[in-house]
Amino acid sequence: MGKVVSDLRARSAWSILNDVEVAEVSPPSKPLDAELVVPGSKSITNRALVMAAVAHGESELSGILKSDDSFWCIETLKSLGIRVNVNGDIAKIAGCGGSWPIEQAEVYIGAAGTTARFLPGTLAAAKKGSWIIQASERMKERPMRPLITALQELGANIQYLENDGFLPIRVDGTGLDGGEVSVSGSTSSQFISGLLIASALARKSVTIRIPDHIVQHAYVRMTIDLMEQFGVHVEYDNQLSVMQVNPQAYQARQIQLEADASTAGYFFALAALTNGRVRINNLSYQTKQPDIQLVDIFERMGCQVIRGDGFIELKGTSQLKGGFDISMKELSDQTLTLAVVAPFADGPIAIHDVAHIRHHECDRIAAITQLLTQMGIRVEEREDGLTVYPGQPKPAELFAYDDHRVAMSLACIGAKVPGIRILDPGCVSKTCPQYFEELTKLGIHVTLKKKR
Ligand SMILES: O=C(O)C1=C[C@@H](OP(=O)(O)O)[C@@H](O)[C@H](O)C1
Ligand SMILES: C=C(OP(=O)(O)O)C(=O)O
Repeated sequence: MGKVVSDLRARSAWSILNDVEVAEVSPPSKPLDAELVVPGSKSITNRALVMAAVAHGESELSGILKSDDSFWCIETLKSLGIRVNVNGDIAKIAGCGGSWPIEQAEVYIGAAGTTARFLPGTLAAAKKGSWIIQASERMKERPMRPLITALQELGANIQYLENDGFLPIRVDGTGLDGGEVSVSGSTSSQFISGLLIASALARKSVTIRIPDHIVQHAYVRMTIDLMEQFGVHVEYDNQLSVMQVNPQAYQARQIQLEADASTAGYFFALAALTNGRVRINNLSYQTKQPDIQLVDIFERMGCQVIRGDGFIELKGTSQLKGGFDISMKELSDQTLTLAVVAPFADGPIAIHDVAHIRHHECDRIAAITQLLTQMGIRVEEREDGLTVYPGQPKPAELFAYDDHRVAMSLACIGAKVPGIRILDPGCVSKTCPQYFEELTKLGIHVTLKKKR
């Protein structure tokens, strides 16, 4: 992995800790015993924003996530002429029906993989306009080619402006013809979601074939679900190996968005680690978000889980059980959460099938291997994952790699080990700007030291 420098331009007006150099996290005085609500789902927020933007009529989305990813998505839509009004966590979006009001613009999407993969097809599908999509330094290194090639095969007019296969790109709105495309799902499920969203806007029916496997199927199902909510029907087989979308219009809707199961994962980890209790009062086990399955893993490790009606509660245990191999392919955003809990288990935990997370906000396999090793934990890194051995992490000063999930995971170790110092903790704002405030409310000791 090349040297990572935090890209502060990608932080937004909804980011709050950018003047903080280091967050020191230390264990609570007593085990956690808390009930809380978590903010809206990033994945659902950005899907709903994009679909509402191309819909006919005014949509109202309640419970949106307010973080960098959604901020830049909203700013992008505004730069394209979409009226978006945000009041608290409610967003009203005046949809353009697929004809973007501002026909020439350069937009900046920040570091969001969702916007990067969901927007280009909706622009290419427009009958006129020419737009440039700019992104954060890291997003410019994350793969785009499978999506762009598939869109080009459907008739899209898209050019790479710097490096082939990567953002920034220019998209000319000349419409999508439709037809049949094959796209790999092995690097990112977001390519398929982006294709699906755009397919409804094509002139003719689109058939999408997946020749290999999809990492994180659930996100494609989530896309299909939300398209259905906006009135667009998708045909698909059980394995999601063939999907078909006929030309259809998105219709404005009023939607209550779900809370973010990925964010909830850190709070479950905190309960698991401190032998405490955490109840999330605005999430249900029935969600389609795959990261909810982290509670199943913690249950297997000896925690108790209550899957309630509209809530989920997790109680820790005095000794977490390890000694297993696990595929995290379908909930890979929680790889880091499991990796930071693993040292406290009674046997090694081998995580498999997550090679694709090397293309996320940082090379997450390399990053967590480096960080756990720095804390004195034995880790074996493999191309598709890592094995973490039991051990007592040593206090350390740790760089979060400008990755919200690295920072949030490292803080979980701080709930067990005094003096975990996280450099540039502000990166949590990609999905959870209030994360450290929430930790304080739970009784975890957090000291923020400002930059000089
Ligand atoms: O579609 C989505 O909302 C997401 C899909 C997943 O990405 P990949 O399929 O690229 O791994 C996931 O990791 C990301 O946090 C959100
Ligand atoms: C991979 C992630 O984000 P993105 O939506 O940018 O792909 C993530 O949130 O862990």
